[in-house]
Amino acid sequence: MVVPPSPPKLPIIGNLHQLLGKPSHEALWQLSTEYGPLMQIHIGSKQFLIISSPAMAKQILKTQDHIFCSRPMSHAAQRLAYNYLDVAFSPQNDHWREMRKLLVTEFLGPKKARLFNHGPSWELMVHEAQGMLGGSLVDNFPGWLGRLIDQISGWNRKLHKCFTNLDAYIDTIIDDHLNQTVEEVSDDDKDFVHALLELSSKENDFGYRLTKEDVKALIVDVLIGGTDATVVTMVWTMSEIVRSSRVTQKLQSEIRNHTGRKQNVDEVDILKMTYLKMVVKETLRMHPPAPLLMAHESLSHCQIDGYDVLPKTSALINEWGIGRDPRIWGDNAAEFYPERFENFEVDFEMVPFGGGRRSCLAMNISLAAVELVIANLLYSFNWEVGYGTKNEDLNMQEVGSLVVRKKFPLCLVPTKSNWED
Ligand code: HEM
Repeated sequence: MVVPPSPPKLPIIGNLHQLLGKPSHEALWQLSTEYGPLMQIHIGSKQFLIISSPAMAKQILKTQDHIFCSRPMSHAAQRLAYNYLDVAFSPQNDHWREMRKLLVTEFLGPKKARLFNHGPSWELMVHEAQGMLGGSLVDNFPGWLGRLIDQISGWNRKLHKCFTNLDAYIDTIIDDHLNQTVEEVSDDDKDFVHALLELSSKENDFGYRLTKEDVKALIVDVLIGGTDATVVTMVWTMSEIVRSSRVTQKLQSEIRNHTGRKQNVDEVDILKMTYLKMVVKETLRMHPPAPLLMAHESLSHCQIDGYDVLPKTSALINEWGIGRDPRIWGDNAAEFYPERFENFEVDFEMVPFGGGRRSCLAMNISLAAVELVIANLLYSFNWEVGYGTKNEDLNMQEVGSLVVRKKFPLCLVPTKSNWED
C-alpha cells in the first residue's frame, strides 16, 4: 500500500492540532503547500483526502466520480436531515437517487417552483445549523471518548435545540401552505413547498410518494444549502463591485446599454451581459460559498496518482485554495479582475458548484438569480459604503466553515442614478 503524503500526526487526535486557530480551508491550504495536492490527514480515527489542484479535483469529480459519490455519515447531518432523507447529506443509495430526481424536476424543471417566503428569522437558524454540521467530535472519535466530550461540552444539547427549532420552523412553513385555500393560491403562485406537498398526496412520475419527513428533509436542503449559498454569493459579488470603481463603471455601462430605458432589467437582457457573467464568476473564484465543497466519500478502494485510497475516505476539495493559487491564476490571483475570463477556459480550475454525480443541481438557476439581482441593483442606483468609509476600504473579512460569508454585514447607501438624463 502506498499512502498519500501526510503531515506528522499525534496519537489519538491525529492532525487536529494543525487545523486549530484558523479556518480549516486556510490551514489545509498551508499544509498542502508542503505535502502536495493529494494529502491525507487524520482527525481522530477518520481519514480525509485533501485535494488542492485542478488535476486532483478532476480525479475525484470526474475520473473516479463513480467511487467518490457518497457522503460521510455525521451525527448532525443525520439529525438535521431527518435521518438522511434529503439529497445533500444522504449517502449514495436509491432514496438519494429518487430525491435528487425529484428536486431537479420540481425545483428546476418546467414548473421552476419558486422559493418559498422564509420570513425574517430563518437566517440565524440556518447559520446555527451550518455550525452544527461543521463539528461533532463523536464523528471523528467514535466510542466513549467522543460521546463523553460531546456530552460534557454541551454539543448534544445544542444539536437537540437546533433541530427542535428548525423542525418547528419547518412545521410552520408546511402548515402555512396547507392552510391556504385553492382560491388563495393560483398555479402561478405555487412555490416549491406547494409542489412537494402535492407530491406527498400522490405518487410522482417515478412511482414514489413523498412522506412528510421527506418533504421536511428537502426543505432543509433548500434552506441550509441553497438559499444561503445564493444570498452569500450576492453579498460577496456586490462587495467586490463596490470596492472597485473601475469594475462598477464598466459593469453599469454594460447593464444600462443592454437594458435601455425601462423599469427593470429582466432575464432576457441578462443574456447579453458578458461582463456581468465574468464578474459573478470572479466572485465565485475568490469567495466560493462552500470553500471545501461538501465531503465526497469513497465507496471502495481505489488508486489516485499512484497512491492507494481506502474505502470510506472523505475527499475534501480545497476550492478556496485552488481559486487563489498564483500557479493557476497568475501573479494577480489575489486581485478582483473579471477580465481574466476573457482568455481563460475554465475546466477543473474552478468548481464552486462541485462536480459529478453529487454536483449542485441548482447551478444554473442560482447563477441566473445572482446575475439578475446584481444587474437590477446597479441599473438604477449608485452605491456607497458611507459612514465615513471609502468604498475601496470595505471590510472583506470572512467567517464560517461549511459556508463562508462576510464577517460584517454589508451595509450600503443607495443613491438614485440619473444616468438617463
Ligand atoms: C450560488 C449558490 C450555490 C452554490 C455556490 C452551491 C454550491 C454547492 C456545492 C459546492 C455543492 C456540493 C457539490 C459537491 O459535493 O460536489 C452543492 C450541492 C447541492 N446543492 Fe448547491 N449551491 C448553490 C445553490 C443551491 C440552491 C439554490 C439549491 C436548491 C435546491 C441547492 C441545492 C443543492 C443540493 C440538493 C446539493 C446536493 C447534491 C447531491 O449531493 O446530490 N444549491 N451545492
